[in-house]
Order: sequence, then structure tokens, then C-alpha cells
Amino acid sequence: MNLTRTFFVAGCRIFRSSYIPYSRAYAKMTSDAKRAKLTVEERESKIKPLLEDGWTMVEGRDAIIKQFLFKNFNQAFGFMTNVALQAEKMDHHPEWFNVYNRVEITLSTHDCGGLSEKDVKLANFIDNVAKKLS
Ligand SMILES: C[C@H](O)[C@H](O)[C@H]1CNC2=NC(N)=NC(=O)C2=N1
Repeated sequence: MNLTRTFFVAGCRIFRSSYIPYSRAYAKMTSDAKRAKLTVEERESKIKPLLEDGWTMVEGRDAIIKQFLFKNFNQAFGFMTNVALQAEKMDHHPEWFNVYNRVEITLSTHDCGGLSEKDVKLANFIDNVAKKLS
């Protein structure tokens, strides 16, 4: 009984002192990288396809914008709800404007002052939701 207890406590110590801090440091490293400004090469492979699919660069800013039109307000708001839940999950939020059936979305990463991997991921998610709803 004593042996079992000792083993269990020792097991917890090893787990807590080595595995958890390492995994947190790794997670922070990868999340910082996702918020870094995209390189020229990354823009060619990740932003260019979005620009060919209705997104445009915002004048005077490293940001992309796209307008989405729906049948009515309910459809537009349903779309926004889907996007909002994903944005919260990603801790990455769109700048957007809605009137009735029209939603305009601007994406940029404030932390780096420009386009990052997070904008690419959210833009693709947004396009998929819009396609499903139309
Ligand atoms: C503290 C929090 O993680 C940051 O403010 C997040 C929240 N949502 C964000 N959204 C966007 N678009 N850019 C950011 O840099 C950003 N940063």
C-alpha cells in the first residue's frame, strides 16, 4: 500500500515538472509564429488564392477585405454567429460591418500590424461557411 502511494506521487512529480512546462512553452512558440507577419513566399502561396477568390487588399493597410451577400438578415446573422464562435476559439477576431443581408469582413492581425497565418486560417473558414450557406 505504501509502495503504491510512493510510486503514484513520484509519477505525478515527473509528469508535472517536465511534461507540462515543456508543452506550454511549445504551445506559446507555435502560437507566436502564427501571429507573425507573413513572408513574401507565404503571401504568394496563402494570400494569392484568397485574392483570386473575392478578397482584396485594403488600401494603405496590410489587411484583406471581402463582402458577403445573403438572402436576408437571418442568413447573414447565422453566418456571423458561425464566424464569431470560430473567432473566439482561435482568439482571432474579424473587423466587420453588417447591414441587413450584407456582411463586410476585414482581416488583419493587430499583434503584428499585418497579415498572419491566423488571417489565412480565418479567411478560409469564413469562405467555407459562406459556401455552405449559399
Ligand atoms: C489578448 C488577445 O489574445 C489579443 O488581443 C488577440 C485577440 N484577437 C485578435 N484579433 C485580431 N484580428 N488580431 C489580434 O492581434 C488579436 N489579438
